[in-house]
Amino acid sequence: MKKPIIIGITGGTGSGKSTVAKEIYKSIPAEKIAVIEQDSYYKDQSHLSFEERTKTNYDHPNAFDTELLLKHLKMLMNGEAIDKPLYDFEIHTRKKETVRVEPRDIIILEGIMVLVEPEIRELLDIKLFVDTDADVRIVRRIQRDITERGRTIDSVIDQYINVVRPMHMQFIEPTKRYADIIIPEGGFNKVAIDIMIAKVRDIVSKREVIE
Ligand SMILES: Nc1ncnc2c1ncn2[C@@H]1O[C@H](COP(=O)(O)OP(=O)(O)O)[C@@H](O)[C@H]1O
Ligand SMILES: Nc1ccn([C@@H]2O[C@H](COP(=O)(O)O)[C@@H](O)[C@H]2O)c(=O)n1
Repeated sequence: MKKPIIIGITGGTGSGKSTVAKEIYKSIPAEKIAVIEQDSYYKDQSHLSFEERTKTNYDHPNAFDTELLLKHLKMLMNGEAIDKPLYDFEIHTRKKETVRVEPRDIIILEGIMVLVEPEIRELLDIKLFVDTDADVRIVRRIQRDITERGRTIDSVIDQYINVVRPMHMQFIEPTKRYADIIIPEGGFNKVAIDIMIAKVRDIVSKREVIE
C-alpha cells in the first residue's frame, strides 16, 4: 500500500473543524478515507477523581497523549490498523472501548492542536486552518457543551474566559502561519469545502491509476 495522504484540520474550539472533516469524509468512498480526532488522544485520567479532572487544562499541549497519536499515525502510514481511543467529555477521561481504524489512502487528522507539535506537523501533507471569529465560536461552544458534553452555562463561560481563550491566543492562533489554506467561517463554507473535496478526489483517482 502507498503511504496515505494525511490532511490536518485545525482551528479554535467551535470553529467548524469536525464539520469540515465530516464533509470531506462523506464525499469520498468510505474504504478510502478515515478521520482521526485529536480529542480521542486526550490523556487517560482514570487514576484521578472527577473533581481533580475538572481542574485539568484541556487547552494546553500537555493535555494530549501526543506520543500515542504519533505512534498511531505512523502505524497507519505503514499500512497497519490502529485501535483508536474514545474520549468521554462528560467524565473527562477515556472510555474503556476503542475503535479499530484500518489504514486508508486519505487520513484526516482533526483537532485544536494538530499544528502545534512539530513532529505531527511534519507528517501532514495538507494543512487547513478553520478561521472563525471568537464570538461565533463561544456561542457554538455554549450550545454544544450544554447539550452534548454535560456542562452548565456557568462552567462553559468560566472555562472559556480563564483557560480556553488565553490558551487559544498562546498556542492555536499562532499555528495559522503553518496552514496551507485558511478557511473562513468553517463548516458551511461550501466553496472552500468543494475545492478541498476536488483536491482529495484528484489524489484518490491518481492513486487508482498508479495502483
Ligand atoms: N459555518 C457554520 N455555520 C453555522 N454553524 C456551523 C458552521 N460550521 C459548524 N457549525 C456548527 O457549529 C458547531 C461546532 O462545529 P464543529 O464542527 O463541531 O466545531 P469544532 O470541531 O471546530 O469544535 C456544530 O454544531 C456545527 O454544526
Ligand atoms: N475533558 C475535556 C476535554 C476537552 N475539553 C475542551 O474541548 C475543546 C476541544 O474540542 P473541540 O471539539 O471544541 O475542538 C478544548 O477547547 C477543551 O477546552 C473539555 O472542555 N473537557
